[in-house]
Amino acid sequence: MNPLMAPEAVYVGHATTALSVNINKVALLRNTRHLGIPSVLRAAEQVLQAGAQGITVHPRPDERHIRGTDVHELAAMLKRDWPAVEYNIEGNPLHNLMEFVRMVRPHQATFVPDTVGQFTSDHGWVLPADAAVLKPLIDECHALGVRVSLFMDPLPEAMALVRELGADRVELYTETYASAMGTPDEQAVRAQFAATARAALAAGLGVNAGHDLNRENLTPFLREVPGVAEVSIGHALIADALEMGYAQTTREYLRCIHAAQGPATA
Ligand SMILES: CC(=O)[C@@H](O)[C@H](O)COP(=O)(O)O
Ligand SMILES: NCC(=O)COP(=O)(O)O
Repeated sequence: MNPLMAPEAVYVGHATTALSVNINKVALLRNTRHLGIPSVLRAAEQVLQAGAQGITVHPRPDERHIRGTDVHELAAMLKRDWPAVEYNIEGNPLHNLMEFVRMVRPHQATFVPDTVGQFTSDHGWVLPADAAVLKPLIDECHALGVRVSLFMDPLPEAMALVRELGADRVELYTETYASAMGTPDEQAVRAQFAATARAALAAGLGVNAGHDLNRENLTPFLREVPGVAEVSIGHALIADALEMGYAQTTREYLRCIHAAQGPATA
């Protein structure tokens, strides 16, 4: 069986939170010349060799960073050399995401309600308003053997609606948490994410998280927010890798994840 077609079956689960590295920003730098460097395939290989458990891409319709060719080349490389690694493709299923899902059949498709040309993702789906358009696309992903995660704001009351739609996971949009770090709101915002994760788990959903997570905010987030199966991290991780290299940076983020399981230090 094509391992990319069996979402939960071949995914090597981890007792701890899995790190999926988003390599958009490697492609962004590559696209400023016609030389093919830095290589997104080489970036993926190096973070995986250092212990990352997944690769995330968010191919935007304008191809400002990840291009369609990258999506397919990564799929071929992961299938050939890293069959147990999770491939997560993010995007708007009403724009270009479904064409990739149909051809590549990644382990996971993360539906994100971005507009075409959007600067970066900045909000989750609105339920029940978006339910009617999402339902057939979720069903199609399932028929293709692809797990579906919905990008959502931290709203506990929305989690049961996500489950009713048939999605498998939510990805909690963490920018509001990242920007609250170090402010008087930090604890309350983190508590809101924890309450949302508890509601998601109670509804039978898996919980992912991402956007602006970094080495400072990751450990306190995972310490307090229960049951996070996966974090997808790109911008800060690739920025760190410019200074420390892919391997050391990946190990640092894995250390932040593991630190969340140990006792808190002052
Ligand atoms: C859904 C999400 O939060 C990320 O995929 C983020 O939007 C990355 O996209 P950019 O790298 O284009 O900012
Ligand atoms: N799903 C979030 C993601 O893939 C990376 O977001 P960011 O770390 O680039 O903000």
